[in-house]
Amino acid sequence: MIPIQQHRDRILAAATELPTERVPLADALGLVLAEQVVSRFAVPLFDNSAMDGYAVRRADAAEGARLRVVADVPAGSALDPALGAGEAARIMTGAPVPSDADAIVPLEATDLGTAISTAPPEWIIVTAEPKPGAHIRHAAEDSPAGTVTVEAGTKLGAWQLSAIASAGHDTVAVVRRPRVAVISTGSELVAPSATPGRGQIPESNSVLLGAALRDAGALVTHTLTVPDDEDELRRVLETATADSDAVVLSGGASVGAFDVVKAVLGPLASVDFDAVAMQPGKPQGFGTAASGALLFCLPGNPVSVAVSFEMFVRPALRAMAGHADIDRPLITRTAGASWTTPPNRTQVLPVVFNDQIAQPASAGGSGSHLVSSLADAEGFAIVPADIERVAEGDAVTVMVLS
Ligand SMILES: Nc1nc2c(c(=O)[nH]1)N[C@H]1C(S)=C(S)[C@@H](COP(=O)(O)OP(=O)(O)OC[C@H]3O[C@@H](n4cnc5c(N)ncnc54)[C@H](O)[C@@H]3O)O[C@H]1N2
Ligand code: MOO
Repeated sequence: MIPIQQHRDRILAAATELPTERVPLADALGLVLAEQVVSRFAVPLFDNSAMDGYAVRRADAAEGARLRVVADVPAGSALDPALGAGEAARIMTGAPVPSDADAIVPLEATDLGTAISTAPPEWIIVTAEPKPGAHIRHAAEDSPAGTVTVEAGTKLGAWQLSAIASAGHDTVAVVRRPRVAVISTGSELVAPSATPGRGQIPESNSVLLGAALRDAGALVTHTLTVPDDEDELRRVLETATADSDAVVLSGGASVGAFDVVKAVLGPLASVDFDAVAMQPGKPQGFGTAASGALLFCLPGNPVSVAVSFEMFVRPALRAMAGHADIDRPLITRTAGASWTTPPNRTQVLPVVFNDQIAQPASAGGSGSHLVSSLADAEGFAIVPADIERVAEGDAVTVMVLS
């Protein structure tokens, strides 16, 4: 058996960052920015009103002053009306402040209040004198043109994307989203909606992997299920590797008579199969196809797939997508129950936890077939290989999965 770290190091050495591409902002969520974004514009772009009200010459706008309304400036208007002594322009939030005005009197600070009509009134009386510059949002007060809006290497979320749009860009250069194919192997697998005959089970690994891949920011290129037939697997692999950066296979990785993945890929010099010292998820294969696509060969048991994905596949895909943080957060909790662990293998156990304790998600404990326990799990307890039993009250490390 090889340690988890050895298998992970081998994978991460091969998981090199993907090339960059330019994409519309709508397609960039979650991707890593590949170049500095510099704003084309000042933010705000021009002096504009922060309130619905009246643009005034402050010297004329003492409390009780009666001002003649000579213009109307809605948002989006290019008007710059001249304001003479005792004159005001009605103005809406976001509209450009007339060059002659130096303060905004909000609707509430006039005799007419907020009872607004389509046409501006002829006269208003100021009921509260504005301070100098009141309610004017000045050009460039957030950032001048030419400012770095978002640094290269940043993961793009909703806030970064909106800042980039405000800076005048509708596309961004990003590290390409990994393209990943999923292949489930096993002659026992039928569609979840089918009525399984004797020996058959619903196929669930591709559902788990497809969702986990999308959640990790990957694009799923193919979702294929093949029986335990070597020729068919070879054909499917050709399709899957042709246009993918990685292929994640499940099942057939062990020593059984019909373990097709090992039979087809095992002989290749570019793929290694090993027993990794973890439970579940012991039989693992990893390597590269002739196309350069990474090949992850995971054991078929559903909990093994979930664990293998988190320990090996997800970190690799995050590295390929240019993320600096490739791992899930780890926290420490107190064991809320006692449980046994396998000898000489790191245990990765689905758990539920709160702010104090963690305990197994399944009453059945640690079995790689306990797929229903995954529905409740909030994390994986990671128990080192040299610990034989976790006693209630022990400190445990938990990988947080949400
Ligand atoms: N003689 C030995 N037998 C086994 C060993 C061993 O060391 N010696 N290791 C065991 C361990 S540990 C694991 S894990 C499994 C891994 O086996 P495979 O990777 O070959 O997986 P399969 O046999 O194909 O499937 C295992 C299990 O999972 C079910 N399965 C498979 N695919 C799916 C799917 N897409 N959806 C739902 N369920 C799936 C499958 O029906 C089996 O029950 O080997 C042990 N054996
Ligand atoms: O490694 Mo297997 O995944 O223990 O069940």
